[in-house]
Amino acid sequence: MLPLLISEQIREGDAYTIANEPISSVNLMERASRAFVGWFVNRFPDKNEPITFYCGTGNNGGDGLAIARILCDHHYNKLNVVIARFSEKSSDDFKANYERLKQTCVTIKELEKGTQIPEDNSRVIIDALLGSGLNKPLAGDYARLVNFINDLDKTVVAVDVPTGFFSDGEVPQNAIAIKAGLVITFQQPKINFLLPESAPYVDCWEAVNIGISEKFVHSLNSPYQFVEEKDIRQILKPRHHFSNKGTYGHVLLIAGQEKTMGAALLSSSAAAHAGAGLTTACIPESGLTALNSYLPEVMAITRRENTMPQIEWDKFSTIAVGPGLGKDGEALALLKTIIKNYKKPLVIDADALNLLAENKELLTMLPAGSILTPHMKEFDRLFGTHSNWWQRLQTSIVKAKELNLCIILKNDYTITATPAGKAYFNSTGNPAMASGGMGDVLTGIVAALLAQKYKPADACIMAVYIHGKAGDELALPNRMNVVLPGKLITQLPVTMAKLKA
Ligand SMILES: NC(=O)C1=CN([C@@H]2O[C@H](COP(=O)(O)OP(=O)(O)OC[C@H]3O[C@@H](n4cnc5c(N)ncnc54)[C@H](OP(=O)(O)O)[C@@H]3O)[C@@H](O)[C@H]2O)[C@H](O)CC1
Ligand SMILES: [K+]
Repeated sequence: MLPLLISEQIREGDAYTIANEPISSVNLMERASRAFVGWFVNRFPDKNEPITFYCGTGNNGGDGLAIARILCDHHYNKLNVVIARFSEKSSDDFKANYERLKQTCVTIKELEKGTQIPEDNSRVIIDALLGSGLNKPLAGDYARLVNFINDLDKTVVAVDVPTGFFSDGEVPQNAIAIKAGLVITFQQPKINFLLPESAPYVDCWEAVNIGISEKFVHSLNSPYQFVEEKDIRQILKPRHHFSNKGTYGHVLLIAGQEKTMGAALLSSSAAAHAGAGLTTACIPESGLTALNSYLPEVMAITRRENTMPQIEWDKFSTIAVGPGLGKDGEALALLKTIIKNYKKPLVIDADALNLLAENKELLTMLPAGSILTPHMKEFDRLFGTHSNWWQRLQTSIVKAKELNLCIILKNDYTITATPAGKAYFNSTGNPAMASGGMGDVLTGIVAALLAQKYKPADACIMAVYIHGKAGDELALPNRMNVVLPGKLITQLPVTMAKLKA
């Protein structure tokens, strides 16, 4: 896992690396700037393209000056630097890089407080005004310059963080900040890049390694973690010779109503494709023909009106409840019966989450290690309204701990909060997956992995990753606009096999 740090810890990581590698601070800046350039030259190979750098006088600005010099060494020949002298202070590494840049043929302009901003005819803009040192919203000259740059409507590449955008903590609504087409960020994505508030400011980001001490970063034991493919490869177990369907557990999905049988079919199919040894669906009687024809692999327990279905609780390794279940009195009675009789972790999704939201006392009665899979609206119904995602992130951590549950908060970079107080950000998935029924598929995968004896937190992290990865494998190479849930399900065995290879 890649630990994600808040800005204060990023500064500590810098200081530790400088003192213990050891490396001088200006050489760390040089390393960061070279890492930036390494990525930049691949994306912007045209050396005749006019590029303007807007640099502040702190270390973000120092990076900007170093990057301009290094690009000049690479024979980029239309480089202009504008230094925003809005503060009396300038950092030592800014000063050192200013002296170095003066030795090159890069044009340097100084922009004083309150003066007119010069015309800009560049094609590409590098934003190195402010980075992770931002400590208040932009105002005055900074705000004026940032609005000017945004109005130019050019391709903007931000160094480390778009100027004015807070790397962590609550992002003020309608904040004035650079709208970057690309952010080349140092060492780790900043936590707020992974939350929806970043959408207007960060079109895409790339994290480049600048050699901050990994030992130190891990010692901070950050609650925020970024899940990468290597982490999933480590957890995923191979299927062995001489194993049989009993080895891989029995999933029971309690889902569907007459008009929402699709949800039951999708979640059951996903469970079977994600490797559950046996899958049973508890569905309304009217859905039996659909189940038998669509999924001959899946067994059925049928539900009749006003009758509680007969369930042999001990037979099932895990139970998932909710997709298409409805929220009527019968659904509530069924949910209560499940909670009363079943003592292993449950997976709770969709309508079952809304029933929990309306009957909050049930939340504290769920078996330890149970998994909730809310999207934003379901999350707020359960835990109260939130005005931003940073708050939601904090609540997910607090509630997962307090209730001894895992919470999968669905979004781009879906967050899994665990009872151990961690929040894992997923790194797979794409907008082609934004389609009805995708959540039902995820529920089926989570249940299948629980049945295969993965610990609840691992089952969540893996399921979310595999779900997104299957979507990426379908959508990205084929440039698909939409990936339908049924298609994604058939990709699951392929994706899982690749991850085990
Ligand atoms: N490990 C790394 O990631 C490395 C990062 N590097 C680069 O360093 C910056 C962070 O540099 P820093 O000097 O700490 O901060 P900034 O350049 O972002 O800001 C400079 C000063 O600006 C002031 N400030 C903050 N907010 C505002 C504002 N809204 N308006 C005006 N001025 C503001 C603040 O100073 P004060 O004294 O006024 O509080 C900032 O200190 C990081 O982003 C990377 O680009 C290193 O190069 C290598 C390692
Ligand atoms: K910046």
